[in-house]
Amino acid sequence: MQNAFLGPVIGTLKQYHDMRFNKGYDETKPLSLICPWLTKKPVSENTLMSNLSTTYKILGPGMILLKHYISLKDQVDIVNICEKWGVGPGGFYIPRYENGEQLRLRMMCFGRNWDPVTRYEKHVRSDGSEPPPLPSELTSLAETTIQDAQAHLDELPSMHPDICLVNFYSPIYGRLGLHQDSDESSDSLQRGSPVVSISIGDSAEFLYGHTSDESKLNSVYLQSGDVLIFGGKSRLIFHGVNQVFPYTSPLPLLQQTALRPGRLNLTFRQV
Ligand SMILES: O=C(O)CCC(=O)C(=O)O
Ligand SMILES: [Fe+2]
Repeated sequence: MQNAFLGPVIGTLKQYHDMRFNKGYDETKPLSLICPWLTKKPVSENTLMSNLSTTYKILGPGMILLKHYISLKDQVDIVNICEKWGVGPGGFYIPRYENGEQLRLRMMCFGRNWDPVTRYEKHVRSDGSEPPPLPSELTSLAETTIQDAQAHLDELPSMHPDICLVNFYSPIYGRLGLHQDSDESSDSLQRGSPVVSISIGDSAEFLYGHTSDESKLNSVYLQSGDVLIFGGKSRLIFHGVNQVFPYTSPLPLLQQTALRPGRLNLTFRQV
């Protein structure tokens, strides 16, 4: 089943990522999203504007997948915003669960602080840093996305995000176990205020369902530029990232950003 999703391993992408082996591997900013061994290449405006056509699929009540929704230009801007804030105070770190085990991703928050142990309780992280403000470009993008989704799914409630969680998964190792996003206020959860999830970079297999029984879950393939929204009756679905597929990022995105191998995911919520 898992291999059904494995896209073709495109030689150019592999070559692009494997360049580090020729250049030497100096990791001075290990949590940066950018490959220190790559230089950005200009990509023509035409390429950045030539988007795949957007389609949508309703996955359940209050749950919709907008395929190829985020333009390449916006994907580039998002990578640059996350990199700008991600390498400073309040930027990317590897969070731990209560039992001390590390999550298999790096994370940062915009707007408010959330972590797997203190949830939304602490505004300041244990390293003393505070999350950077939620950039208005990101807020507008999330709100517009919901409006567009509401045109197909009228039971989808509105949402004005006050937090954006950013995860970065390395290919092969990166994953996120099955969970519910249930730390937001009871008011937000009861309203079914949607979670808006944007995927950028490598593709992933996302599992979801109304049960924690892994054998009964559905799975969907999330690609760079896809947006998954779950609100209304699907707000409390169990979900997780089963695997990230290497060499599946769009090449112009890599050339324009020097994004390292892996998958960036942004989830917007209203606490
Ligand atoms: O990476 C994803 O697609 C999901 C992220 C997620 O579920 C979360 O951050 O709560
Ligand atoms: Fe989640």
